[in-house]
Amino acid sequence: MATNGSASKPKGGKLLVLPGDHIGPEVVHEALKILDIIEETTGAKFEREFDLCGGCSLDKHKDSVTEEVLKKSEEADAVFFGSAGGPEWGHSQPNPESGLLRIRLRMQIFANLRPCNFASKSLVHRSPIKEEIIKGVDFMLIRENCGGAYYGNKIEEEDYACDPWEYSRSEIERMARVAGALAMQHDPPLPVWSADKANVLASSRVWRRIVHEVFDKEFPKVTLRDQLADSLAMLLITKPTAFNGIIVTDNTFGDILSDESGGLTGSLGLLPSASLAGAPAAPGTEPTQGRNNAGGVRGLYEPVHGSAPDISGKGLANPAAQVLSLAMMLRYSFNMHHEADVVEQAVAKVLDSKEDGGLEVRTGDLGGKAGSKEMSEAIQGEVKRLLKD
Ligand SMILES: NC(=O)c1ccc[n+]([C@@H]2O[C@H](COP(=O)([O-])OP(=O)(O)OC[C@H]3O[C@@H](n4cnc5c(N)ncnc54)[C@H](O)[C@@H]3O)[C@@H](O)[C@H]2O)c1
Ligand SMILES: CC(C)[C@H](C(=O)O)[C@@H](O)C(=O)O
Ligand SMILES: [Mg+2]
Repeated sequence: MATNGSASKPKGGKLLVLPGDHIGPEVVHEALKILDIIEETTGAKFEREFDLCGGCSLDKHKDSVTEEVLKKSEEADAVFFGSAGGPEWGHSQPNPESGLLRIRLRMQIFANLRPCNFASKSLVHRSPIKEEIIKGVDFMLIRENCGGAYYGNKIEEEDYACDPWEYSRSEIERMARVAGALAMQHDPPLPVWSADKANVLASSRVWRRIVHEVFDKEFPKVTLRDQLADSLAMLLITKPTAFNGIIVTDNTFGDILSDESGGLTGSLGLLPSASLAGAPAAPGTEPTQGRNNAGGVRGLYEPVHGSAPDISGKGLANPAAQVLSLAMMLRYSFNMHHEADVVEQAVAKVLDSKEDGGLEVRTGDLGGKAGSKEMSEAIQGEVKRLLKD
């Protein structure tokens, strides 16, 4: 049986599954079939508990997440999340999305890793950006996930509202350390861009100063550059490959820039994310912060996209972002690097199947005619084949 680094300890661990609303349960259901295959093939065992967060929790418990679920999130090795929200619940508080924000805070999963690259070579043609500009784009956006304008003591009155945009030294230092540690996992180290609005926001000026302090002291070999977040939004469209490396930024800018990444690749249906309680450990090493009982980092894994109410219930959702989030979970929370690579290769293989002389199996967001189940089955087939090799 494969191991987590020690000969006697089997792989796997404790998983809390929160499918959420609309397409959330649809794509989570498909992604978990891949976990079944991994269990069958490798002997890993994932204890899965299902619960509610989002609109579904509001309907049953009149709250977007219960204290019991928050506790389970803290105790799990990883949380596998679908998506929360939908027009039927509106925005009066607590709205469905507040459940996710509360889980992120309670789990202290402060570093939200949102990679932007092409899951397959053939998708480059589908980007709205010209091929010669977008080809080869490959960056990891790290969004601060537990602070800034999304949290703090909000004031919401009939004619006045305030979202304090605050950052403290410790919140900034831990983000800089995740960016630095990830950069150092490459040889030569990846370049890092820190995106802020230091020309306007006080919180950005503190952010910029402290990020530099950490890099100067702890990561002197990493090239760190500052980039104003507004011009970064423009440059990601005109010169996206100039940012190949790591972009570290705060909660608000990271939220917006990561949806922009979905635009670069042509569909939000392809972008996964990992929200972690510490820097991911390099293969064969242990995490120094946020370690779970499985020897990886405690984390929550979810697609960048939302609940897509416009297509829910029709079997049309692209399952790839959820499946690729599963791959990130295997890698970061369970040290299953090989299996994570296999899942990513399987998605690429399916997306490229037409170019490789096979049938096209792509969902509508990618210009294809396949449903979620069909695309998921094709990915499952590839995972089985690759795990046998
Ligand atoms: N992590 C989360 O739970 C999360 C993230 C973002 C938005 N939301 C919530 O989701 C709801 C809908 O938000 P929105 O419409 O702004 O964004 P969205 O990401 O749900 O949808 C934007 C567009 O992308 C399409 N799309 C998204 N995922 C897709 C997939 N897997 N396959 C094919 N097409 C896909 C949708 O059909 C829609 O046209 C809102 O309530 C929002 O707050 C939740
Ligand atoms: C649904 C919402 C709370 C969430 C966020 O703003 O973080 C979403 O937009 C995301 O990008 O994960
Ligand atoms: Mg978002």
